[in-house]
Amino acid sequence: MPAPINTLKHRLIAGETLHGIWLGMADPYAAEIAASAGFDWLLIDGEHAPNDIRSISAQLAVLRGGPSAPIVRLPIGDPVMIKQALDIGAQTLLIPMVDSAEQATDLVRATRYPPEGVRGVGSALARASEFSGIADYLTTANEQICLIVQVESVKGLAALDEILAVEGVDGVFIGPADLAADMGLLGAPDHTALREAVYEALRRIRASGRFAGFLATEPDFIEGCKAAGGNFAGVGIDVTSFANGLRGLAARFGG
Ligand SMILES: O=C(O)C(=O)C[C@H](O)[C@@H](O)CO
Repeated sequence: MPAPINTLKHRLIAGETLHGIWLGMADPYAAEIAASAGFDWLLIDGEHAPNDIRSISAQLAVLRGGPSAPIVRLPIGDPVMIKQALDIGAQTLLIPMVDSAEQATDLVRATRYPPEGVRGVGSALARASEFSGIADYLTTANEQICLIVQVESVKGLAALDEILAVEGVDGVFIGPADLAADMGLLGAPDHTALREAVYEALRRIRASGRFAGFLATEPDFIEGCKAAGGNFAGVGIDVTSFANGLRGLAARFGG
């Protein structure tokens, strides 16, 4: 019995446009509610949300086997954190702040068992192997891992072609907020220079044969990113939807 097929990975690589949102509530009940919405994927954010390995594991558990594929974003591209995330059952990882092909190469190796990589072997007690229930997990896991690296700096954009050439990088995500900050456009996702830089990067990523990701909440920016080839389409954030929904009610009915 092999490792679970990562259908999200194969659909994105095939060029399908798949929509999803960020999960920042760091709570399995909120993740379960998000899963009822019908998105193709849900990203459990371990970078900017108060998540830890336990809360990420609990959210993976409630999303398991559901209609929305889970993705885990780690706070940093650390091999130890990658090992833990894969062992609790994540098959698709988003790693922020990747600026070079060397970083990308190290990240690929951290997600693969030897000889392709250096992922530590602990599947005997891991959800990833169904707690040793998947007899062939060790020899079939590598193929089902989906690695998405975030390019979100001027330096990263300059190295984009080299990053795209790294075998094992399945997709590249352009982080508009951090890229804007690094371009001197902090807090200005609607700035023309930022948007053009994002669109150009998305076009280059798709031209390379990888899938291209983005996160935008403004409808015109979402459509612009999709028109540029963005097919790993982040279109919302649970926290801001929740907060803005309550603020709207309070404005209408509040004391
Ligand atoms: O830089 C970005 O944009 C992202 O990586 C997404 C942000 O981290 C997310 O928190 C929305 O601002």
